[in-house]
Amino acid sequence: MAAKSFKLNTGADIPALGLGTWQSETGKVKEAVACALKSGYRLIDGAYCYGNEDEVGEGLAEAFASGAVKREDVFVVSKVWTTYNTRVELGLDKSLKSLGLDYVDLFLVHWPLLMNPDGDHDKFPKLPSGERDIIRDYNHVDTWKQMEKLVATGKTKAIGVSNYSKRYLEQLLPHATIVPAVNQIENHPELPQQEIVDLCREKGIHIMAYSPLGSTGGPLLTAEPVVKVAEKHGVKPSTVLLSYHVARGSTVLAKSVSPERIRANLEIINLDSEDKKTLDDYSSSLAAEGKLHRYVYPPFGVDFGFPDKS
Ligand SMILES: NC(=O)C1=CN([C@@H]2O[C@H](COP(=O)(O)OP(=O)(O)OC[C@H]3O[C@@H](n4cnc5c(N)ncnc54)[C@H](OP(=O)(O)O)[C@@H]3O)[C@@H](O)[C@H]2O)C=CC1
Ligand SMILES: O=C[C@H](O)[C@@H](O)[C@@H](O)[C@H](O)C(=O)O
Repeated sequence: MAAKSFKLNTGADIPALGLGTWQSETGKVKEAVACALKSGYRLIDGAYCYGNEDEVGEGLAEAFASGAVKREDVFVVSKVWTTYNTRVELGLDKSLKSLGLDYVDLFLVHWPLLMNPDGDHDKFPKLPSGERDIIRDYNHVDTWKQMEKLVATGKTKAIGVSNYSKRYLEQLLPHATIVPAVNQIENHPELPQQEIVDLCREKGIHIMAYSPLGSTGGPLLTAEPVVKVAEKHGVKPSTVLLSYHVARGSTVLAKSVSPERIRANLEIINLDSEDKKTLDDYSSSLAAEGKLHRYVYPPFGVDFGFPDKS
C-alpha cells in the first residue's frame, strides 16, 4: 500500500497528500477545504500571498464544527510572504488571524528573497519601471534566523523553506540551528529536481512537491508516458502524477476547487519499478533535449540557483 504519511525531522507525522489552495478563488475555497477534510484529506497548504486564508479558515471551521475532523488531526501549512521576510512573526500572526487558528503545523519561507516591506503594495510592491521592488542586498539566512525564533512561541510546530535550490540550501545550512523540516518545491516528471531531492534526503529535509499536475489546467495530465502508466493500472493520469511523489517518499499537494476532482485526487497507488522507469526515462529524455519544464517562475528577476534557470 502507498504510504499515507511520512516523518519529519521534528518527529511529527506529515500526510502524504495535501490540498493546495493557490489560485483557489474566494467563493470556492471554503467549500473545497471543507470537502477535502470531510473526504479524508489531512493536510491543507496555504499562504498569506494567496489572499484567501480567511476563507481557508472558514473551511477549516466548517469541517471542525461538523465533527468530521479535529484541529489536532489536520496538518495546516502557511508561508511567510516575501514582503514580510524581515517581519516573519507579524506575517505568521496575520495568517493565524485569517485562518482562525492559534498555531500552524508548518510555516515556510515562501521564496528566499526580500521584497520591499515599505514599498507601494503589501504583497507586490513595484518600482516606477514596473519591475518588482526587491531589496537586493538582503541575505535570506537572516529570514531563517527569525524563523528559528518562531518555534519557541508555539505559533508553529515546525519551520521550513520553499523554492530553495541546492545552492541556496548550501548557503543556509551552515548557519541553521534548526534544520528546515521541509523544502516545498515544484516537482513532477517534467521537473524531477533530483539534485535537490537527494540533498534534502541526505540532510533529513522532507520534500513537499507542488504543481504535480503542471499547475493551472493540469498540462501534465496528457503527457504520453503518464497516460501510458495510467492505462496500465486503469486509473486517471492525475493518480499517476500524484502517486509518483509518494513513491519517491515526498508529500504531494494537489489543488482543486471541484469536489469531484478533490475526491478523485485521494486515490494514490503503488507504482512498480516499470512505472517508475517509464516516468524517469521521460524526465531523462526531456533533460537530454533541454526541455525540462518549470511552470511556476514568478518575475522576481532573481537567480535562485535552479539549474534549469541559472
Ligand atoms: N511554494 C510555492 O511557491 C508553491 C506552492 N504551490 C502549492 O501547491 C499546490 C498545487 O500546485 P498548483 O500550482 O496549484 O497546481 P496543480 O499541479 O495542483 O494543478 C492544479 C490545476 O489542475 C486542475 N486539477 C486538479 N485536479 C485535477 C484532476 N484530477 N483532473 C483534472 N484537472 C485537475 C485544477 O483545476 P480545478 O481547481 O478546477 O480542479 C487546476 O487547474 C498549490 O495550490 C499550492 O498550495 C504551488 C505553486 C507554488
Ligand atoms: O505559491 C505559489 C507561487 O509561489 C505564488 O505565490 C507566486 O507565483 C506569486 O503568485 C508571485 O507572483 O510571486
